[in-house]
Amino acid sequence: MDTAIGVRDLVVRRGKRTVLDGISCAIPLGSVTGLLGPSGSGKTTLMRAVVGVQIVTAGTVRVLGEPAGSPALRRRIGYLTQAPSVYFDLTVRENARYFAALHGVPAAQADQAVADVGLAPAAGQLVGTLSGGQRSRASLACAIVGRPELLVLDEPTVGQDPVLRADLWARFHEMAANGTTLLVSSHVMDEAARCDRLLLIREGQLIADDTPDGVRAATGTGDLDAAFLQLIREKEGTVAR
Ligand SMILES: Nc1ncnc2c1ncn2[C@@H]1O[C@H](COP(=O)(O)OP(=O)(O)OP(=O)(O)O)[C@@H](O)[C@H]1O
Repeated sequence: MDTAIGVRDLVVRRGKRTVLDGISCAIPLGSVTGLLGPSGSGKTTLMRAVVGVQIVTAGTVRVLGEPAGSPALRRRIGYLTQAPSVYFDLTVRENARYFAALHGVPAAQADQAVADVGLAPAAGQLVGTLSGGQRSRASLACAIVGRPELLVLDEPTVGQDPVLRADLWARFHEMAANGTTLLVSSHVMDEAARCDRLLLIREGQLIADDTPDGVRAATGTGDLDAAFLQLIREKEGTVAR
């Protein structure tokens, strides 16, 4: 397996809490990997460590063959944070074109990114006047505009309707088919089923690292919701196997 992200024995403390407690995993190149877990389990913190903006207490994170946070990685990674990181006083198109200019790519690529997230009809609208879900997609357009090798997306489909969510997931798989590696966090189990691989994190520890089929088979259930519940209970020691 060619590895895009290699995490070994990662420990992160934030404030007085150990937020990641010895995580090790390897994410294959060109895959869509879902990062799932309850609120506060450490998903965003793990993504921050991958992107290189998180101080780590122990362990290593290597991304595309470099230590996470290396300046050489900046243009190779796209990161969508939960809070939209776009200029509210610019239109969608202007935002995307601004980020395109930063990446040194043509304006046409910016317009394509806007279309890819389903915002072509609102391209001329100020971001400040968009709905929350539209703003999040404007932010996504800016994250993908440079066609990075690795996309780290923190809950990219929150606030989107089912049709848009399906469209976005189709786009993610198209990008993966073209060689992009995607790490996508979500709370939604039907999205977990769309991933090539799943990482399930709970209280800073990895409790599953497998394909959706592998997770189902390991827990003897056909339903990922039930599978995750079972894994969590096993971890808590409330289910005898
Ligand atoms: N700046 C901070 N200082 C101290 N603790 C923090 C800080 N940021 C996050 N935490 C704590 O770290 C833990 C993990 O947070 P994180 O944002 O990684 O979780 P998450 O799984 O992404 O949650 P959600 O699904 O709600 O976004 C939480 O307990 C949170 O309270």
